[in-house]
Parts: sequence; C-alpha cells; structure tokens
Amino acid sequence: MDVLERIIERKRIEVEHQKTVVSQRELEQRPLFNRQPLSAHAALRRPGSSGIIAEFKRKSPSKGIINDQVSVAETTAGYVRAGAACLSVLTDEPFFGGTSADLMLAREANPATPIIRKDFIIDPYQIVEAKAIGADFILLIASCLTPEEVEKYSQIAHNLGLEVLLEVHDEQELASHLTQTVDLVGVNNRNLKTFVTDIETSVRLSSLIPASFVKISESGLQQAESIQVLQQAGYQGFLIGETFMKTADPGLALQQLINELNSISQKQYIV
Ligand SMILES: O=C(O)c1ccccc1NCC(=O)[C@H](O)[C@H](O)COP(=O)(O)O
Repeated sequence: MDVLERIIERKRIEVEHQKTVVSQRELEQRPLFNRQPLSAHAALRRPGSSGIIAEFKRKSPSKGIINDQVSVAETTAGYVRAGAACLSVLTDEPFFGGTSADLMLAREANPATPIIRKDFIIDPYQIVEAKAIGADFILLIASCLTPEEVEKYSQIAHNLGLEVLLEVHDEQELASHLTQTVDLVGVNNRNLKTFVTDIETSVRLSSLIPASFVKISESGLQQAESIQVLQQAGYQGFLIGETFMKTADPGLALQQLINELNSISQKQYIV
C-alpha cells in the first residue's frame, strides 16, 4: 500500500468517527458556517497579486517534522503581511500534524485572505466541516476520487459558497477528472508515490488546462526563477509550504521570495 492509500484508509475511519462526535446539523449551526466565503479565484487574478498560496505545514510524509515551533496565527499573519495572495492550512492530523483548530486560528488572524482547507476530502461531511471552520475553498485530489465524485463534491461546495481546487498530477487525471464545476486547477509537481518533485510536470500540463481556470503549480517550489518559468507557462498561483516552513520565520522567507521575484521582473523591464 502506498502512502496515499494509507492516508485515505485512515481518513475514512477518522471521518466516520468524527460524524459521531459532531453531527452535520451541529456543524451547520456553528457561527462560521454563516460567514460569506472569500474568492481565491479573484484574489489570484487581482492585478499585482503575488500569486503565492502560503502553506502552514508542520510535518509531511516525505519530510517528517518540518517545523513544530511556530504558531499558526503568527505564521499565517506573517505570510499575509509579506504579501501572500491566499493561505493553505493542512487539517490532517496523523500525517501532517494539522487540525481543524489550526484553520480556525488562521481564519481569526486573517479575516480578509482566502484560506484553503488542505485535506484529503473523501466525504461530503468534510465539505460542510470546511465551511464551519472558516475555509473559503477546498481541495479535491483527482487520484483519491472518481470523476463523478469530483462533480458532486464541487456542487456541494458551490452550494455552500466555497470554491474548488482540483489537483491533478498527469495528463490522464486531467482528461478524466477536469469538469467545468471546479474553479481552480492545481498541478502537483510531487509524485505522491515516489515523492520526487519536478516543475516540468506543471510546464508540460499547462497548455492542456483551459485559460478559464486559474492554474496553480503545487509543491517543490523554492526559487523565484522557477516561479518566473511557471508564470511564463501560464500559472497564476504557486502553492508553497516547506520552503517557508523550514525556516525560523516563514513570513520573512516569503518576503524574501517576493523581493527576488520583483527584482527579476524589474531587471527584465530595464532590459
Ligand atoms: O508533502 C508531502 O509529503 C505529501 C505527501 C503525500 C500527500 C501530499 C503531500 N503534500 C501535500 C501538499 O499538497 C503540499 O503540502 C503542498 O503542495 C506544498 O508542497 P511543498 O511546497 O513542497 O511543501
């Protein structure tokens, strides 16, 4: 069994248990459930947007502990001060050390920035839960869902006012799972079986994704030069976790990356 299969197996048990702890009806009565979600699509297309979706990630199956010393409220607020367009908060506990409480704290600290609930969604309950903890958009991973589930879960999310980021890793997943019901398409540069990251995956798939979707390149991004290559390939969003989180001050690391991006584009303008 590969790691993704193990994550999904565990997630099914976790979700069934969680339903017995907090009913869907109770989730719908939470104060954040009635909040009007923000649009990640609009934030990433806004002129002058950095395009960076900065992730709060304590640990991962590929890297183990990345950073368990920083607080979610301070880190995400630091990301927003540095210029993050959106935030990503992992809520999976067993494999990533995240919680729903993390997302609620990030929400409280950053009322005006779209936040994605980064988790492995395999049940409509988790979409209702995403709304109830203050998320603005959700992730649907093609390799964990059927095309019919992507369609159905996107409709559920839209009925709740949430946007949907569909994640694919190759041409086959794109061909089988891309539907007009999703808002953003993410290409994961990380092969979830080998954990190898390669930004060529994003470059290769870009022309196959219609321009009506906001295109997001995910994972393994470290350098301003790579982001520039991806911008030229048509990407408007860049999901980055480890590069920032492995430092003592993730917000400062984002600020430095944005400064480098600005300096590269100014040099091009002068030439
Ligand atoms: O990060 C992992 O090791 C991982 C393993 C299995 C499934 C998903 C995984 N990552 C989730 C993500 O989507 C990344 O956290 C996100 O794209 C940011 O990646 P990075 O900038 O490389 O931390």
